[in-house]
Amino acid sequence: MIELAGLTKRYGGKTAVDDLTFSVRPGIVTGFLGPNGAGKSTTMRMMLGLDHPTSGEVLIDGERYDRLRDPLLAIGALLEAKAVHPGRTAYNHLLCLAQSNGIARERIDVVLDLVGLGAVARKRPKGFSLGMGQRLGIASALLGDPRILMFDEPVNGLDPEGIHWIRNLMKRLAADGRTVFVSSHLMSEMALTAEHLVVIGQGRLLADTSMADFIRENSRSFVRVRGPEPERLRAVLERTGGGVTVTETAEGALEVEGTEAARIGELVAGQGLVLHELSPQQASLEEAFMRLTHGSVEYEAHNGGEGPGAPDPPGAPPAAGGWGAQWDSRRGKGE
Ligand SMILES: Nc1ncnc2c1ncn2[C@@H]1O[C@H](COP(=O)(O)OP(=O)(O)OP(=O)(O)O)[C@@H](O)[C@H]1O
Repeated sequence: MIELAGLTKRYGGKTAVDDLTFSVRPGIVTGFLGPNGAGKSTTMRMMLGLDHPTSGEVLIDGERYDRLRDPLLAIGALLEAKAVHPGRTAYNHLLCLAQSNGIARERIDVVLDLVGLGAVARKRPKGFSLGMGQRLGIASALLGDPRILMFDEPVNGLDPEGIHWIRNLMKRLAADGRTVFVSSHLMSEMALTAEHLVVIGQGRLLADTSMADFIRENSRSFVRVRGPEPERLRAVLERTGGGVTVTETAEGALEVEGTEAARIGELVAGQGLVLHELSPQQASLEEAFMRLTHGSVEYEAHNGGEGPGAPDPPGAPPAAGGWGAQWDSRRGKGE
């Protein structure tokens, strides 16, 4: 379990993280979302003791990070691909980590096999593909067999096979009872992986809810109806009243809000009308996310100089940050 209480970080006059209070529970994958510059990286850095809060605190299974006796045994993190010494083999990279953190040597082969790098254990990571580098980063995170795992943009730049593998790995880790916290700009991927969501904007908590509720609460759901007699169809639907609204699309279909598909089917059948389509529509996570972050007055109001307040398109790479290097130096392996 990760617990944040009133977590705040200011850089001079800029509040990057603003009074965040939420918990990341074990047993499920929790997604961490926010537009560029929302404060996700800063929050994750503070969770790992790489940055000090201005106020508030983060507890890792009840302890502050700097009070953990063996941090890698409590929490593992994938922060940036290839944050490894270029001259060491994959095996030796993990060996250094294991030795400096009191982790049994036997774990190295276990994690290398787990991430599918057993065959290249004696190779230097500088020749690794992005996907292999990512797998080595995950092997490092898993080395101490921690109960808490944190992944920042884990699928960035990976091919579909790699994405599929990481998605299933995160789900397996959660099913195993671990706490899994993951940030990603890829909404479609997040929708497939996370069960719970924490969304921030301008450093503030915007949502802490299940994936299903988040989409339901931040999107418009309606039933798409089409038939050969649109005028009669529309008249029948509008007569029902009770808050039902009908909107015609440019293609001549009707979008009906305020009632269920089954009820529409019954009404229409009662009038002897033919239907060519009757399909409930639910917005995607991406649409719900755009709606919530666009609708955030805080976000718009504090977005001076960076355009009209629209978050970068989903799929945009994260801004380059220097925190892979900080993580590395924390582990005593400066680049
Ligand atoms: N060391 C720093 N000094 C000054 N400002 C900083 C520093 N680190 C982050 N910030 C600012 O704090 C805000 C939050 O940045 P952060 O990198 O945490 O956002 P993010 O949500 O991770 O963004 P992205 O999705 O682009 O990675 C930004 O406005 C950023 O410019």
